[in-house]
Amino acid sequence: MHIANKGVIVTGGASGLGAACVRLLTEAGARTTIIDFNTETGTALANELGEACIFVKTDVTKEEEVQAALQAAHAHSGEINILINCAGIGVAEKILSKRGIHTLASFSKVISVNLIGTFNVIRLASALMAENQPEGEDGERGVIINTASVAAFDGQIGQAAYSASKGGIVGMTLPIARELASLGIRVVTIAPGIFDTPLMAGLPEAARVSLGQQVPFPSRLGRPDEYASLAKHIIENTMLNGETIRLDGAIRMSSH
Ligand SMILES: NC(=O)c1ccc[n+]([C@@H]2O[C@H](COP(=O)([O-])OP(=O)(O)OC[C@H]3O[C@@H](n4cnc5c(N)ncnc54)[C@H](O)[C@@H]3O)[C@@H](O)[C@H]2O)c1
Ligand SMILES: C[C@@H](O)[C@H]1CC[C@H]2[C@@H]3CC[C@H]4CC(=O)CC[C@]4(C)[C@H]3CC[C@]12C
Repeated sequence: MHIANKGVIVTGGASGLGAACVRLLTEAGARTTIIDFNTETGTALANELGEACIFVKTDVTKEEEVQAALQAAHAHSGEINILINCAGIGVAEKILSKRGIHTLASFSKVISVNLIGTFNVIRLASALMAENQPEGEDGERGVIINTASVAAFDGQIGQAAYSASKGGIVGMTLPIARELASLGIRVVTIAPGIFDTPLMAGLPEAARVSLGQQVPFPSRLGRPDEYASLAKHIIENTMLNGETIRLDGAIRMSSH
């Protein structure tokens, strides 16, 4: 799919990997909508990028808020052609530790935001994509990109909830791609390794350096623009569909 003049929605687009996608795709001529619940960073980025980019304060777990955000995006760009799901949270909690037993509330929260939130936006955005005129020789109507994690495959100690949420995203990629294929809507998931974003800001610098050194090549944290570059390629390469792509420098996470 060509990007210029397309309607792009990026959840979690106010920070990190999502913000890099908003920047790259707005610069490529798309009309972008940032869906995020951080008003300060979302508004700042939209203002920086100008008229082609808007921000809508939205919690992806809330059906009504997502519906309203999609309507605003549709009004802004005329069509919804591309969705990138980056909204997500990370948690670290052991099943049994000195702090006690892993709470059900914290497990449910991670699943709610990362997995259910992703599904919520997919189901509502794909309904709008289905209304698009088919494009080009393939008759494409839309592209959906989700964000899992290598933790879906190499989950570490303390990541039961996080890995389950990301494994669920990986698991639903193919069935949704199969369902939407007849409409010309593709679904691809990116499983990032370790990327230098505010999500990692809570880690001490020594831990960040150590994590980067665990990456076989290049031995460093990934850059958000490298994630955005893959997302742009997925949009432009119609043969990519129904797959999860690891973007990780060949890291295989250790147990902890
Ligand atoms: N940074 C990494 O190393 C890494 C690795 C693998 C996967 N990921 C995944 O990539 C995605 C983006 O992570 P990031 O590193 O850019 O983090 P980030 O914290 O910089 O950005 C996440 C954004 O999502 C937003 N968000 C969180 N919950 C939301 C909700 N309920 N509704 C709307 N917005 C919400 C936050 O406000 C934030 O702006 C996440 O799903 C994360 O799990 C990150
Ligand atoms: C592969 C990625 O999904 C994981 C690699 C690094 C992890 C983060 C490390 C810091 C953690 C801090 C915390 O207590 C909450 C979870 C983390 C943010 C954790 C989330 C998963 C990644 C990004």
